[in-house]
Amino acid sequence: MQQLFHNAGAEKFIFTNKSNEIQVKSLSLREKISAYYLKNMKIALIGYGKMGHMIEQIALERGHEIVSIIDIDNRGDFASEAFRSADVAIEFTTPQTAYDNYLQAFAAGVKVVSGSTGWIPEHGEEVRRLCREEGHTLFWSSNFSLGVAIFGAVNRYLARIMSGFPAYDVKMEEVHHVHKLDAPSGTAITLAEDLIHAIGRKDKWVKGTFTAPDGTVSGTEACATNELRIDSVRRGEVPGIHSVVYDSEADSITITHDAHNRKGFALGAVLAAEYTATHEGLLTMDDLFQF
Ligand SMILES: NC(=O)C1=CN([C@@H]2O[C@H](COP(=O)(O)OP(=O)(O)OC[C@H]3O[C@@H](n4cnc5c(N)ncnc54)[C@H](OP(=O)(O)O)[C@@H]3O)[C@@H](O)[C@H]2O)C=CC1
Ligand SMILES: O=C(O)C1=N[C@H](C(=O)O)C[C@H](O)C1
Repeated sequence: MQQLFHNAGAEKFIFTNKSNEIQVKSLSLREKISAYYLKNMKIALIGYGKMGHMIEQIALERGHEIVSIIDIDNRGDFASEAFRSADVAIEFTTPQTAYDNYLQAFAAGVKVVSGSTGWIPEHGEEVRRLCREEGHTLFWSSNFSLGVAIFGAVNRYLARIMSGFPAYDVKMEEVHHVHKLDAPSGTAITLAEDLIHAIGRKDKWVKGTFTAPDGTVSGTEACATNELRIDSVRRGEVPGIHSVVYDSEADSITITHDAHNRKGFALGAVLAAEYTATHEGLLTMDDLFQF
């Protein structure tokens, strides 16, 4: 359960929560981000693919130093002096490799920020235990972008309203590039869990249809009334589109977040690293942005 990572009561900045309404404090987002800007941090990268490269660029622009880059070919470097000197390691690899990377970084005494998706069903409980009982630090989010943090708040707010209108059924769709290994996306699962929490008539999410890069559709549109269906589409180089659709006989209401590129994910991950350098335990986007 990704809800497992929600962390109530942590220190907040940027947004505040009053009477379930979204409120932005008077200080501008730029000023608040600057307030958390730690200069000259030593960052290790674990995974040097699409996200690893984008994070490197943004970390350097923000004045940090990349002290170690671990990819699939040099995993022995977890024991190196350079890796151990990192204030934080930023991990973006695969659903299969993320957990082992956390263990290796923890063993080296390095805090981790990770955006890898798809590993929680198998290892979520143990990772929570390692952070809560053994003093390790992991900041994890299925999506590091500010836009998705805002979208998540709108999703929760809309779900509370729609809870009172059973004439509307609800389903979700996520669209991603053809290289993506997991479906549904981690972001879709987080949005679905939030929605289920707020709306009485749905109690679990299920995989719906899967549209492959060649247009072949598998899976099913059929689901029980208590199930929230998530359809997945793999197409071209789409960075990530998430939609929540409420549909009645009379009309439909759709909310969509459409990432134009990976910059928002990468900036959020570097901000999370700046935060993580001075904080401990299991950290989430709720620690950066609160609505
Ligand atoms: N939370 C968020 O905001 C976001 C999360 N993601 C998630 O991040 C993950 C990575 O995404 P992305 O960068 O696009 O994927 P890529 O496939 O582009 O990059 C993954 C990299 O990890 C490397 N790798 C594979 N196994 C290991 C290992 N055991 N140790 C170290 N490196 C390894 C791969 O090497 P090789 O290519 O040689 O196999 C590759 O270079 C995915 O799970 C994705 O869902 C993505 C975007 C945003
Ligand atoms: O694999 C990706 O690319 C992405 N993965 C994350 C997810 O699974 O939600 C975040 C973003 O949508 C891009």
